[in-house]
Amino acid sequence: MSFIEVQNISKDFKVNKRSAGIPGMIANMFVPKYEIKHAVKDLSFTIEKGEMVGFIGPNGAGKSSTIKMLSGILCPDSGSITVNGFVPYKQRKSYVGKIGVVFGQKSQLQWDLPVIDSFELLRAIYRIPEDKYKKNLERFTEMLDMKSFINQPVRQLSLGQRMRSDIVASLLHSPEIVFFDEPTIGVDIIGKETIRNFIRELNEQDKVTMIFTTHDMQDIEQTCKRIIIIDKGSLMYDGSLQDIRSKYGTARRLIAEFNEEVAVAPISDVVINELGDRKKSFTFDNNVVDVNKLMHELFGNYSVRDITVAEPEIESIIQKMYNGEV
Ligand SMILES: Nc1ncnc2c1ncn2[C@@H]1O[C@H](COP(=O)(O)OP(=O)(O)OP(=O)(O)O)[C@@H](O)[C@H]1O
Repeated sequence: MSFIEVQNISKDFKVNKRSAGIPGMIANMFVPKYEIKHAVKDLSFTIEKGEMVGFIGPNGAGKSSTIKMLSGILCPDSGSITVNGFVPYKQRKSYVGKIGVVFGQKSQLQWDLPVIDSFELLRAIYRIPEDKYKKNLERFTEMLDMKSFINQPVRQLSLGQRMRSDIVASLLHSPEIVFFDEPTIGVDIIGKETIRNFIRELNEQDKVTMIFTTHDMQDIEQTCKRIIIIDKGSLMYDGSLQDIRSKYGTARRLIAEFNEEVAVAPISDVVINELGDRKKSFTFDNNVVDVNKLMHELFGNYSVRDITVAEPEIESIIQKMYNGEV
């Protein structure tokens, strides 16, 4: 049995469908009309202990609904979920101490209190033993460089500081599994790096199982080996990032730096772009152009100082998958 087992879960929402204008509003009061939104449809996957999985999909794909079912906030209409033997939506009380949840759009901290007071409150709620609390607090605040603002009220923090505080809040009780729902949303590039490094280290060092939902592919590339993509509530892809690259990412970009200014003669099936006086990029389809031959041609005919081959951009591959182009 896997650590997380999700079997054929579905979740519908009944949404009030109001006609426009005042007559529509009045008609709706007497004869309300509803439509059914299929947020999650027959979704199945398994995750092993200690895995770090990116859970992605376009807006409205059903990611948050799935995370809510995994964390026990929502109950699936059909299908089943077990996490380390627990049924999240049935055993909420005993389950909640095993998990950590970070919703980037929603803070669990007390707005008017200093960050440390919210942490103390969580210590009491989760009944965290004093030594464990102190150890975790010390370690996580150090890793996330939080000493300078831990005594400030949450409302005075920047978004990045608030997000770091929320992450620590979700980890103080040493959960076995953590759900991150857009933990880097709106955070600047340095803040994102700090959060990604922290998440990666925690997964590697403590073997905490993690599910990471985000729209930022850099988050995924820097933290996850495996991704699950869903669209319209259904599974679209489940596998490694590397497999996606090699299966669908046939576009390659080679960047060459020359020792002098050169005019490179056209090469068939290769798009050449200037990147400066002595730097050019060569874009081609990996299935059409042999990269070794191309390098041979460049080294043989020009004075090349340096060459790098860029990996296919995961972002553009995922975009194509969303658009149904691959
Ligand atoms: N409480 C709700 N009531 C009605 N409809 C809902 C509710 N929650 C989600 N939905 C609908 O279910 C679908 C899936 O929503 P969900 O929030 O799970 O998607 P998501 O993949 O997390 O999207 P995003 O990336 O935009 O956050 C959407 O069509 C959404 O409008």
